Amino acid sequence: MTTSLALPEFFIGQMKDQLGEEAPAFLHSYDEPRTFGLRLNPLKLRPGDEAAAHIRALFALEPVPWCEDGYYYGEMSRPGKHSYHAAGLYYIQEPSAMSSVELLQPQPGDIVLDLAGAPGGKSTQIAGKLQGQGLLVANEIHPARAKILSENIERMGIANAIVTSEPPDRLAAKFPQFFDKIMLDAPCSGEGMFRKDPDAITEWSPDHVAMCAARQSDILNEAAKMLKPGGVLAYSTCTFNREENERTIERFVREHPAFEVERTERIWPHRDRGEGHFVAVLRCSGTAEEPPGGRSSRPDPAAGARGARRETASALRDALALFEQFRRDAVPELALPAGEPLLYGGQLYWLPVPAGSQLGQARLAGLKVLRPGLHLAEAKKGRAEPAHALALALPRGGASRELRLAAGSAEAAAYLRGETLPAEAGSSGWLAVSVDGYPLGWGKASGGQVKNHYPKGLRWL
Ligand SMILES: C[S@@+](CC[C@H](N)C(=O)[O-])C[C@H]1O[C@@H](n2cnc3c(N)ncnc32)[C@H](O)[C@@H]1O
Repeated sequence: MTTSLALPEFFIGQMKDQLGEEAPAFLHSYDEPRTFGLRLNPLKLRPGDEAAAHIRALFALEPVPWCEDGYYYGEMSRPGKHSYHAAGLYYIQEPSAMSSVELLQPQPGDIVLDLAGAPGGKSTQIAGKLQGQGLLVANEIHPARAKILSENIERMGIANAIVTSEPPDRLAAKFPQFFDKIMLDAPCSGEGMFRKDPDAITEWSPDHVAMCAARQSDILNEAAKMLKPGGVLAYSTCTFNREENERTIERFVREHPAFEVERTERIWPHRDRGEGHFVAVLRCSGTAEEPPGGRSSRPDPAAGARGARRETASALRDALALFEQFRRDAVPELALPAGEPLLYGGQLYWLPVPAGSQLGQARLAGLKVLRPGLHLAEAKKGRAEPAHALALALPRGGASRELRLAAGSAEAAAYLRGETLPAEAGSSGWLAVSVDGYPLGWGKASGGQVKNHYPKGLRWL
């Protein structure tokens, strides 16, 4: 039983023990090509939309059986290089990784935490299911990865999400029994990624597996503190190892009697079309965990979010007035979720505050918040400059003025490279630059040209 990948002997022995007579088929799967997948964004596309049909045909998509918006694509079709990707019409995600959110079943209105969120596959899938109602807190401990998570939240046009970068214990101190649903896609030894990322093989060892299992238990303990009684927690990994999957869950349930396992699922590369995934769905019955500091622990209403300067009430009023001028002119139909405005260092955000959620600015005090809701605008020099996130959160045709480019056109590529484009005769002011009506970002027309406001850090090379 050999494969073209140099798999560790100990790993091969472990899989033979675990799979018995299925082991040869499993090991043979390492010689098969890996799978590629994408998920259409239900915040921007309905299945019957012309653009959805066009994308299905363009990339020869085939449905992923366990995810209603998920599709396989062929490696050569390269959907990540298409302007529809920049418009947030889909998210590229390994197909088996689409399974856990389907099992968590977030519903519109739920208050949901994605505790280990980067680069954003599960977070963006959860937000698609919330349909703009309720709240997503998308967290990622590593700052550089949190930035990527935040960019993906923006690209997919998500208006009701907060992006934080905190270790689980610090988050648990702020959000005791706060969430209806929690996704924990845990850091793991990544055995299911060997085919996709052969470098993961070199990091693998039995000691690494044991370290991952201990860390998973620690993170699960913190997740438990944040779930409401009656809430649901989905735990997932991309590893096959029983230590990190069934045994981690068994230990957790032994130590947390309020939790029971509703179901577990596995995706195997020799049985299914995917790289491999484990999911356990746990429900917290009864009284759940005692929150840290007792049930009376309340956020300090005087404090502000860390790393950002809270502005005075008058600065907020001024920024809102400037934004209101922009809104009336450029995006008169703009619909925002229930929430409140926030101003940090001249940046105006809309903090989503679903009814009854007890979320407010004070709850975020002391946390490292990359994105406290939808970024609306920057107030500067007596005007509001619209935020990139606002363009991506607009519905198709949601701006009063638009420079509509054809998907796949040279003009769309030029815009994404940051180039100036010709304006229609007589047009002036802020306009949404779109592909087939789906906003890519902002431009500002004057003197026959559209000045490019596509963010420098996102530009195509
Ligand atoms: C499997 S990845 C998450 C993938 C993500 N859910 C998605 O679908 O795109 C696990 C994440 O856990 C993060 N992580 C590592 N150590 C952690 C810890 N001690 N607590 C919380 N998260 C951690 C990693 O940085 C990584 O981004």
